[in-house]
Amino acid sequence: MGATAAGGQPTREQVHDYWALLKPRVMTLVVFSGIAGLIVAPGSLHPVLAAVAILCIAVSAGAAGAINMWYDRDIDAVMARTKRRPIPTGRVHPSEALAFGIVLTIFSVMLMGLAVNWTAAALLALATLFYVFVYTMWLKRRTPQNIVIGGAAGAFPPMIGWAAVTGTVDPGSIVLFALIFMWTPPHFWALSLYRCDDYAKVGVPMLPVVAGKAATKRQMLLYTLLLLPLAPLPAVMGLTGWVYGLAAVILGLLFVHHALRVLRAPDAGNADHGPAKQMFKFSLTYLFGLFALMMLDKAPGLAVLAGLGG
Ligand code: HEM
Ligand SMILES: CC(C)=CCC/C(C)=C/CC/C(C)=C/COP(=O)(O)OP(=O)(O)O
Repeated sequence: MGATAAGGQPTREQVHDYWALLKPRVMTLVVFSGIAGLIVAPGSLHPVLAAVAILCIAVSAGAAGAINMWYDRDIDAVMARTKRRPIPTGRVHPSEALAFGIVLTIFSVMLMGLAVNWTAAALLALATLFYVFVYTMWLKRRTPQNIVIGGAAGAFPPMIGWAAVTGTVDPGSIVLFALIFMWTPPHFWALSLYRCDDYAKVGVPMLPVVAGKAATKRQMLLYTLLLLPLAPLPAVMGLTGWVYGLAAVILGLLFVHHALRVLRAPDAGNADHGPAKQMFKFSLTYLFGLFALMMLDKAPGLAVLAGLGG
C-alpha cells in the first residue's frame, strides 16, 4: 500500500480506492440476483448463514473485479470510461490490487465452504475463475463472442444463492442462470454501441467494432426475443406465482420494444446514441425488476394474499 496516515492507518482516499477496485455498482445487481436465488430456492437457511452466503458472493465478485482491473490496466488507462480507475491513475499499485483480489477470493470461497456448504463454494470459485481466466484473460481481447461466453460468469450468483440453501444445482437454478446469460449480451452491447470508439481505440474486438452497429443491433434483438419466453419459466415451474409470470412478460415486451427502437435508430456517432443509452439503462431496470418480483412472488405467490388462488 502507498502512503498511509499517521499510525499506519489507511487514509480515507485509500479506503475509497480499494472499494472502487471491487466495482461496487455492478456488485449491487450481482448481490441482488444472489439474494433472489437464495429466496426462491426450495427450503430455508438460517438468516446468519444467508447473510454470510451473500457476503461471500459480494466479496468474491468484488475480488474478481479487482483482478480484472489488474489485468486490464493497460487498456483501462486509455479508455475514457475507465482511465480514472485507481490503477491507471497510479493511486493503487498493480501488484497490490492483484494481491487484494487473490486474498479476498480465497477468503470468500473458504468462508462459503466452511460456513455454508461446499457446492456453493465450488460454484463461487468457478464463477470467479471463469470471469478472470475465461472472460478477462482469454476471450475479451480475442473474439466478439467474449461477453456471450465469458458473460456466463455473471450468471452464477443466483445459482450460488440457490446452492447455499439446497446444496445442489437444480433445474430451477439453471433457469435463473439462463436468464442472466441471455440478458448479458443486450445489456452490454447496448453500452458498447455508444462506447464503440473506446473499444476500437484499444483494439478490444467488441461486436460493433468488428461486425458493425447494424449486426450488433440485430443480435441484441435476437437475445431479447430469446429472453421473452425464458423469463416467465420460474412461474411455469411453480417457483413463483403468476404475478411474476405476467410481470416477466410485460418487462420482456418492453425490452424487445427497446431493442426495436435501437434497431430502427440511425447509426449515430459515439456520443449521441439516445435509444442505445436508454436500452442500457432499461436493461438494469429489467433485471432488478425481474428479481424483485420473483422474490415478492415466491410460491405460493402474491395472488394468494389477494385471495385469488396460487
Ligand atoms: C461479460 C458481461 C458483462 C459486461 C462486459 C458488462 C459490462 C458493463 C459495463 C462496461 C458497464 C458500464 C459501467 C460504467 O459505466 O462504467 C456495466 C454496468 C453495469 N453492469 Fe454490466 N456487464 C456484464 C455483465 C453484468 C452482470 C452479469 C451484471 C449483474 C447481474 C451487471 C450489472 C451491471 C450494473 C448494475 C451496471 C451499472 C453500474 C453503474 O451504475 O455504473 N453486468 N456493465
Ligand atoms: C460471483 C462472481 C464471482 C461473479 C463475478 C462475475 C461478475 C462480477 C460479472 C460481471 C461482469 C462484468 C462486470 C463485466 C465487465 O467486465 P469488463 O472488464 O469488460 O468491464 P470494464 O471494462 O468495466 O472493466
